[in-house]
Amino acid sequence: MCLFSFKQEKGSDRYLFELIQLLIKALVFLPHPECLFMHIYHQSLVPKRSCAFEVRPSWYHRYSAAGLVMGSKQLCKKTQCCVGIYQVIDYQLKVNTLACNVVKKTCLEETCDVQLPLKSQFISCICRTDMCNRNISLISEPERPPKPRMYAAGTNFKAALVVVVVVVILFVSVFIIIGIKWRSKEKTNTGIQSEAPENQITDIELQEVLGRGQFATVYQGNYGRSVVAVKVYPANWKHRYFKEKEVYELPLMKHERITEFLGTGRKADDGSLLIVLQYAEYGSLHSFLCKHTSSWMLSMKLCQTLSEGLSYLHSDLSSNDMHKPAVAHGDLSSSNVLVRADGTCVLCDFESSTILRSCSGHQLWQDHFTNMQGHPQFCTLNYMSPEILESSVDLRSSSFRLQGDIYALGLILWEIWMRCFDLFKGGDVPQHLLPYELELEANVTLERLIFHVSEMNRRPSVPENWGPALKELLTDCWDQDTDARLTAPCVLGRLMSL
Ligand SMILES: Nc1ncnc2c1ncn2[C@@H]1O[C@H](COP(=O)(O)OP(=O)(O)OP(=O)(O)O)[C@@H](O)[C@H]1O
Repeated sequence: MCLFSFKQEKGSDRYLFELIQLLIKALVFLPHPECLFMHIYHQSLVPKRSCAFEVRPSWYHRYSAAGLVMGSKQLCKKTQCCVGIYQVIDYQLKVNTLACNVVKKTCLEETCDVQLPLKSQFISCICRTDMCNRNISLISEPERPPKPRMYAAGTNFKAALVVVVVVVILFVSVFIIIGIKWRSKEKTNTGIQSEAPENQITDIELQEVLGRGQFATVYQGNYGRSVVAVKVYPANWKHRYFKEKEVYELPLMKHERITEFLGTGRKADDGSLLIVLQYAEYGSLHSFLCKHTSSWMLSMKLCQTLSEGLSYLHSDLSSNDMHKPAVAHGDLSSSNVLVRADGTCVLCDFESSTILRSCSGHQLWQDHFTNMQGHPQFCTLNYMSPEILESSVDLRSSSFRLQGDIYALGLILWEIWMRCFDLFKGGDVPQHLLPYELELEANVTLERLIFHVSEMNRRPSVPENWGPALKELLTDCWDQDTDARLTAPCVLGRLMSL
């Protein structure tokens, strides 16, 4: 358990004093090194950050709330990071937004660097020195400067050197202890040996294809006397397979709103890797909505069971010496929700999920799993939340992942209600469309989504006659401000009260 919360110090030249504080805290936290790690990371040793400020009138309200605006400068309230968003127009970089970062509180890069070649029309950078967002440097990979460490600019050199040496030593020991702790936890809690050789399944019969994803193909199959779904990963996607298997094998993951995991194996002929799952009779929610309209009762059943599933996935629970950490889905969409014969939803496809370990008592999260060797992952384009589209969050950070799931949940609730004939009395129920498909047409691109969702703050349109309760619920799920979004249990509570 973490016992202390360290307050931000606002003085400018107190580094030696803070070093002594840090060492005392290190001693106090020695039994809980993961908490110490998080606190060191979050502790601010620098004065308030100044950032260049230039935003469009429609964005003034959002960004001005992040700090005191003084002409073209902003003194940040809560963050050490400046954000710069630039747009490439006729091969020129034009400023789109310069301000204090509204989402991230800490960041690593000192300067605003963007790597060539540019991959999209909008580029953004987050940096942590005064006015660093005013200039952007386009750099090619080999010239990229070494990553700055934790210490901020403007520091008394001697004190900084001592701090750096001590912090490095602390970090190394903390990492070693964390490594040892987590390894033993993994063994006792999950029993997972992620790269253990798989059993060869020979008595499984694969039949028709149920779905093809980016990495795997899902078949209907027979396993003994049961009809099952079998997710088949080619051997070269084994890291994806292990990722999904790890989530399914977490303690206490068996839940009626999560697709039941029946086992894993390896095909004898070509070595492909198999995950055997409970078969969902209606397939994905997306295909269900394409084929069926539904009554208010059935729509609510779909919405509630989906929210129950997400609420359970996000929960951090312990029971009988077992611990289920919170898990962020990371790719929630109507294709990754399945519908069972009784009209209930179950969650599936945990390849992009993140297992979150918390320091109890604090809202600090840390990725347990090295997510795809540290590469950021992207969820299905239409369901990407504005902060992920804007890259204004560190994709390796975990806290935003839960809020990203809630944004996607709001879009899926909208999809379900758009097929509810009781909500379109006296009119035709529209064809099923993905979120933003109507506004941006079928080929939604990243650039168009950034402009529509992030810049213009637009969301799928909600018919007037739906009434305020539905509209408010959707708005509170897909709010631009991540902190204003509901949690999954709150969404469930609101649905129950409708
Ligand atoms: N248990 C199941 N029962 C019935 N159909 C299923 C089941 N699991 C998956 N499917 C079907 O297969 C499709 C793809 O499944 P899944 O999303 O797990 O694969 P994927 O390769 O991870 O896809 P993605 O590209 O979304 O990552 C689903 O949208 C659904 O139509």
